[in-house]
Amino acid sequence: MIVAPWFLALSAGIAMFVSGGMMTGPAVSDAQERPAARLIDGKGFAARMTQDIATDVSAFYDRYHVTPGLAVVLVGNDPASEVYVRNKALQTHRAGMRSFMHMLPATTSQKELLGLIERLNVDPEIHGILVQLPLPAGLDPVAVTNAIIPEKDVDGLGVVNAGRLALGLPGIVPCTPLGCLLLLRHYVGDMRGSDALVIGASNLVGRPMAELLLREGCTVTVAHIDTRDTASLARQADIVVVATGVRELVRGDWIKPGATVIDVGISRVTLPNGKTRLVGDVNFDEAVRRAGLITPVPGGVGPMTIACLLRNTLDAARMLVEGKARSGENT
Ligand SMILES: Nc1nc(=O)c2c([nH]1)NC[C@@H]1CN(c3ccc(C(=O)N[C@@H](CCC(=O)O)C(=O)O)cc3)C=[N+]21
Repeated sequence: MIVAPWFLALSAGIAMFVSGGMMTGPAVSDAQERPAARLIDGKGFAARMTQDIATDVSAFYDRYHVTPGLAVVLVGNDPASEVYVRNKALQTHRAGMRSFMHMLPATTSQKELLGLIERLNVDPEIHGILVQLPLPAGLDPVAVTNAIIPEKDVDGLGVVNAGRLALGLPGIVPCTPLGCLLLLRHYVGDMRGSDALVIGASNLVGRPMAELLLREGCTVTVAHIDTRDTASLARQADIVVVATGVRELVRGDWIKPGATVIDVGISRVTLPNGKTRLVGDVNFDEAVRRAGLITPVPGGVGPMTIACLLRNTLDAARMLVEGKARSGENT
């Protein structure tokens, strides 16, 4: 009984190795093709989430006369980051929240940046603080991230919230892994006992994603830069979450037929005709023929990241304001 699935996985692996050994072209043979996967509509899901958040923001205002405020800090002028930051501001307003942008020059010192965070920490109009990563060289992302008080750490990247996640305690969960989790819960449902592979072990995505999948009852493997054979780990996985920043790293023949593929990567590539296109960490055209469910890029995880940031900001405002109200009652 234990032998059968092993044997099947092994023989499938050999078949793929043989077909992949033809030197050129995609390693997916016709015999293994399936109907194209169902698309996971992150964009639509995020839009519905943002509507729900707007309703909750309005009810929160009616009760406390407070509008949740998010401060976004961008240091330097990376054009891609500027696009994301502007997108965040737009969605924040769409949800009825206030957005406070702080665009600082790349020459900003650590001391100046920490000074700004100190002011945002005590500003009663600010309930969430996000410092866009990566920071320019010379600024310490660990020191900066941990300067944000845990109550306003809506990215969930500081030691308190990361520790809470690792211990299975309630806290603020990083936006991108949270967005992936909500999509998986909606499209897959019960994940208990599933084999999940997370490719990428960053503090921003891979590690917190692994914690969340473990909480869902998955058997979790984390592949990273030193992993010897990520492809064969992927071929066993029911759920693959890819967050490496290496465009189109994951090929079609890495995907177990019917598996769920979540692509966190987003890179802009220039085509021969001079136009640009967004691609993920998964070769979509290949993987869509093998997977059961797959996120597109764009329109998959990206919009969910922003929706979860808004959710985290509203939750932070609730904790700050309701916590304050409670302590007021006690004095
Ligand atoms: N502290 C921190 N927290 C972050 O969450 C964070 C960060 N730093 N640094 C940069 C990355 C990148 N990121 C994205 C957010 C939304 C889209 C997004 O909305 N993407 C759209 C398309 C965007 C486009 O057209 O360029 C989509 O995928 O459909 C993408 C990427 C958050 N990040």
